Amino acid sequence: MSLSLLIAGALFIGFLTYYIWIWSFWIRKGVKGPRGFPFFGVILKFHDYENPGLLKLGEWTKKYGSIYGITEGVEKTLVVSNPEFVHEVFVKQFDNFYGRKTNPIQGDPNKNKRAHLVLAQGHRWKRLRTLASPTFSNKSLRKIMSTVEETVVELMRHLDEASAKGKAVDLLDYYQEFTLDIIGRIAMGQTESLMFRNPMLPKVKEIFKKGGKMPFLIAGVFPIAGTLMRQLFMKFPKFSPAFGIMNTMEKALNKRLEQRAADKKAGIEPSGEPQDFIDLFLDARANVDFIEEESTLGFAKSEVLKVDKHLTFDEIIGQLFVFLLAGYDTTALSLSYSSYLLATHPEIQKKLQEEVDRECPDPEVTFDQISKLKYMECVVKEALRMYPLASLVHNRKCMKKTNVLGVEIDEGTNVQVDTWTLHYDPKVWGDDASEFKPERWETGDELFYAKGGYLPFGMGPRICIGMRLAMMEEKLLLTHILKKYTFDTSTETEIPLKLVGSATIAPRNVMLKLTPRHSN
Ligand code: HEM
Repeated sequence: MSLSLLIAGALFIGFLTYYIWIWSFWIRKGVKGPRGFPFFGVILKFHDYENPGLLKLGEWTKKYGSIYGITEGVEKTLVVSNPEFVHEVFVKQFDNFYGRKTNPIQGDPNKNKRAHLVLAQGHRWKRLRTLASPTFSNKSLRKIMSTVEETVVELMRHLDEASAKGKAVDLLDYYQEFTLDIIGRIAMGQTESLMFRNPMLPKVKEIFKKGGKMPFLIAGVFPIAGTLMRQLFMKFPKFSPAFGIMNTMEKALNKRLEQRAADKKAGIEPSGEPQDFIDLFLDARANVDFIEEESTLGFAKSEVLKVDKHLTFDEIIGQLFVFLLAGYDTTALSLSYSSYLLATHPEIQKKLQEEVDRECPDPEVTFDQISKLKYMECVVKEALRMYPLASLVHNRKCMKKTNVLGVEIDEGTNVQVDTWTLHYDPKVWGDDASEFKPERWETGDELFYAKGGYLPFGMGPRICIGMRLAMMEEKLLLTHILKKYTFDTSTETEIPLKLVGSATIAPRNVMLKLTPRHSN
């Protein structure tokens, strides 16, 4: 036998052993759970668009209990649906769980120059979060409100046209146009509405649809292939919708820099007020292209006392990209679920319309008025309990070996919450957990739910940064719609909704009729 054959044989055996070692991780630990197949574990289940894997977790929870182990390609994950456990990981032991589960195609969180808030960890995350937080403060939201209002008016024009035909429309389509338009205007320097003619929409949709997940699947099983694909997509962004969008962001950023340079040359003073997120981030621009030392520092609370307030050029691109993705799909889905639940619960819709009529009697709706819509807040919260659409990101990576409520967790292991089970757990919510009951939020028991039992926006220091913006968009749009129309089901409405998806859980469609209200 030649030497090269021997080497090839040894490499092959090493390769097999590595994958079987990972796949058998939980078997060796004596932790039960579905095993799937060597190499893959159960990863294929998470890429079945028609039968979302995140819902599959619930079936496994019924079989294996509130803590069990799975492998997904080379990742080892503990799936949990016990509220105390979730609270311990997301809040109390944040210092041990400050990273998220990542995929090699996203690059190394410590080395990727375009690391964004969702991907970054440790010091880099802290810096990015500190810089981005003021953007979502109440003061900033008040400023953004007029742009959101303009976008609402534009969407209402389209909805009026659609409702005049008297037919059911797929509201999901309308809400996606709406949320993309808002994020384009407040974050990317888009100066006018691009509703129903936005060239970005097909690209963004593709990321959340079936095709967009294939590179993630391959990279999840073979990390080296992920790194290679990443390099390829960076060179040829047109082959990947995500990298294509990043390329668009880079162009927008360069355009703004050119405009700033031209203004300076012409002696035009900057207005002082950032026009959008691009301006805001450029004002905090670092004079280096990578802040190297962060990746090697520890992340205990005591070590993060001083946070640098700068962003590199590539990091700005990363942030714009993630705001676009995180802000568009989630908010449109949340609006869709709320509308569907209102249409199928007319008595709740009537109560909400009464609140809207009482608190917002004028054609124009103000920031202070929407803050008073308490019942609407209950409706949206309850819809998000029943449809925790972003549960894929309800995970943390263990960064330092630790013990959580008696369970030993090794560094590198992920903890994924089975949120769909948790949000319907009768022990947390009572025997009426499967009912749409916004009133449950009126009782002041929220603190109890907050202790690990309710996490549509996540929990702890990494809770969704755009939560209040999303709430504002939703409340403003629903107010305008409900002042004028009533959501009604039609023969085309899928009841119950058929749920699909992989990155987020989406209804296949939300076909509803908008019936004009007689009182208006
Ligand atoms: C209803 C709408 C939304 C839902 C349900 C949602 C849900 C989530 C969830 C579950 C997380 C993970 C939190 C965790 O790990 O604890 C998250 C993180 C994040 N969201 Fe949202 N989100 C929404 C809207 C938005 C909007 C409008 C934006 C921005 C424009 C946004 C930007 C982000 C970012 C940047 C993160 C990462 C935060 C970090 O790691 O520090 N989200 N979101």
